[in-house]
Amino acid sequence: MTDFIGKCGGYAVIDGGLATELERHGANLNDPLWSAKCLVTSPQLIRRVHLDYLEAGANIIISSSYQATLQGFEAKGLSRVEGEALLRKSVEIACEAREIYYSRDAKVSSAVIENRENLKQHPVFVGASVGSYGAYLADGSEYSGIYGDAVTLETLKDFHRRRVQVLAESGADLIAFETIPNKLEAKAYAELLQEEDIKIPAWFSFNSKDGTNVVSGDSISECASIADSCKQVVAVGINCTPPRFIHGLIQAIREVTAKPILIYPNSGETYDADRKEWVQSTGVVDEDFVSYVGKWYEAGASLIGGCCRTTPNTIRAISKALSSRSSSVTTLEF
Ligand code: MET
Ligand SMILES: [Zn+2]
Repeated sequence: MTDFIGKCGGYAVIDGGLATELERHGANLNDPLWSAKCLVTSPQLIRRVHLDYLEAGANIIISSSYQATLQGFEAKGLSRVEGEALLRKSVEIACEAREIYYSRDAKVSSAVIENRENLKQHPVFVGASVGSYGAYLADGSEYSGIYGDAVTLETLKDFHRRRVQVLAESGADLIAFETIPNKLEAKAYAELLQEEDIKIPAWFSFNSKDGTNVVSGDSISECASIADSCKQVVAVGINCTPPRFIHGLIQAIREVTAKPILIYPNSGETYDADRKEWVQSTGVVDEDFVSYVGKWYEAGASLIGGCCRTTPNTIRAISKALSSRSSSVTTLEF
């Protein structure tokens, strides 16, 4: 990951919200599979949204498998084989978007050499998303992190095992464990990566609703330490959390790990899990979001993007803010 970040110019831009962007384009995601529903109903729309994020400056695009689980597909009457094929498809769609992006780039540039340079400046990784067990429950419990005593470390490992194996062999560059709500699930992922000898790297991304702990109340330091001790984990951070909480969380994570820190906050709006909708007017507009970016970078985050309700415009603004920042730093150094 450090190498990739270096190739990107010292920081890498992560994409923005996928599910909420699919909705903005008219997809109805009111379904236990959420964005993964589009794997069946509108794969072209997923590809288009990935492409929009690449055009906006993203170096890392995250697949539509957040809520795609074999158990969820089975509940819809799909077989194990069909479910595994859909998991792979989520990564294939993202890889296709990357191909299209590169070929468009190649067309714009007539000189081959110049084009090679462009590609070097815009490396792209595809992350295979793994949402938490709470996301599969589709009852908002990835925002409470409370699974109850019946859910043990083994339950979580068994729940995630096959999906992680399939995604690890799907052609993705890394596994993006997203919106991890508690310590138990982080531990389950770390043990799975080791037990299954997963060959591609992973990142662990937690969510918080108070800026001190992850949503379950477990301390961010303990959660980030689990990520730090797992050798396959190449970056650790926070997603789907209001921007105002991010700075303190970066500082807490920095104290327990030297691994790259990733952050992709949501727009700051609140999600009403009962009504299954976002409460507008509680969030920050793109300009405000971007005013935070330099501070997050200075605090130690080197992978920065957006989560729910952020759009390609947010990512364009982040990308611009970071590039003007690094060019002004370069000027100062000269
Ligand atoms: C609830 S967080 C969702 C993360 C996922 N990568 C998405 O943007 O759809
Ligand atoms: Zn989100």
